[in-house]
Amino acid sequence: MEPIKIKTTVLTADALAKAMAEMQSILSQLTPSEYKDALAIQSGDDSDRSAQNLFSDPGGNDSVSSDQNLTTTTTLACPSHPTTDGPTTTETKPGQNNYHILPHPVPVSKSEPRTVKIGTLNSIPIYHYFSHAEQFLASQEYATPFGKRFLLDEPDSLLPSDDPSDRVFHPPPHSEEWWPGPGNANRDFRFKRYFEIRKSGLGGLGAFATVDIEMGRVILLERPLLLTTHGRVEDDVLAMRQEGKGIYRSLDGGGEVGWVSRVKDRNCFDLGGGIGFFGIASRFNHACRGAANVNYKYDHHRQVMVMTARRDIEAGTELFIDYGAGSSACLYAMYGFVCRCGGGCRRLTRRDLEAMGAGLKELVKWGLASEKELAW
Ligand SMILES: C[S@@+](CC[C@H](N)C(=O)[O-])C[C@H]1O[C@@H](n2cnc3c(N)ncnc32)[C@H](O)[C@@H]1O
Repeated sequence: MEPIKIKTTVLTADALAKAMAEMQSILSQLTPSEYKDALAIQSGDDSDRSAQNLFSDPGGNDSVSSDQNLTTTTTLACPSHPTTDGPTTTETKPGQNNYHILPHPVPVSKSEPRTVKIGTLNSIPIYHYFSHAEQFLASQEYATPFGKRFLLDEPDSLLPSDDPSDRVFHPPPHSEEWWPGPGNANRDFRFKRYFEIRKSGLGGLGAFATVDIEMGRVILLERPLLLTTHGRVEDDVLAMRQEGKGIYRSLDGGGEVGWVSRVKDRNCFDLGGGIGFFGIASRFNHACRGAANVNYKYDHHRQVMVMTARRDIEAGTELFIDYGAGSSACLYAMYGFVCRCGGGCRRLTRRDLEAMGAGLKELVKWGLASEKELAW
């Protein structure tokens, strides 16, 4: 097979970015079964791969990368395998980009089971590479009485989906029976295979490994309780069904007033283009500067939060994610708490907090002023 030449004058960064964006948008519209169709020729052993092999590179090297890419990977131009159709190079003039998107992904060859052709840009084929993570997710997705779920060994949001047809099969379970949280900590939820939610030394609850977990292991797949935007959150929470609202509210430690925004401030995940709330993922505390031992990534296509072990973790260890604020001052400014993770961040001082407008009550709360001062 002749190597394929790509004219760099044609594939400007802009053209490439535009093509990628368009292809990603097409891919995001594929249903899971279309994904599965595209993978139909995959050789059987891949489907049995364990979670620690998810994040391999396109060359089949199963090392786990630190940024654990769960999204689709689109490759422009030809990898080193034959294609089944058409010319692969063309003379085109810059500025005259011609996209052609195939109605369905076409598997490239049996020897490259994870690569499909999804279209062309100026007659140059554009390929999509399915990572192990995608294959794993596709193979774990099942239609259940609770809607499309991930119900093998992996934990899942225990809520029924908002699809009205689900309720034909099952009345929604009562939240207190089904949900981990204060007052229900001893129930043996499925996620106890890897972790449990219990009291943390940081105050409130946290997630703790119940077994030794190896790096790369998927420890949580969870559908969101609610997907919304900053502007709509109040209306959307109030419009939730009773049990969903109960779980949302259980994320708050406070009183009758202001719980919608308190939960939002403490627990919302920025999913890019919107925010999401999760009953289990929201119980993970934060650690700074690489001290986090769990990675998280939202898979937009399947609408599922995926958490993976960032390193080998011993049973009993608290599981931490990095909330991504960058510093303890930003954490305070964004989420309103003083970080005590012990992961190398600078502990905020009274002066820091005063500079950020904290009142005496707030200083007392963080142990930076005494009750006696407050009495004055
Ligand atoms: C998303 S919740 C995490 C679960 C929470 N601990 C609970 O009981 O539900 C975020 C809240 O947990 C607490 N938290 C998380 N990480 C922390 C840290 N590193 N230091 C101190 N408090 C932390 C803060 O109160 C923060 O507002």
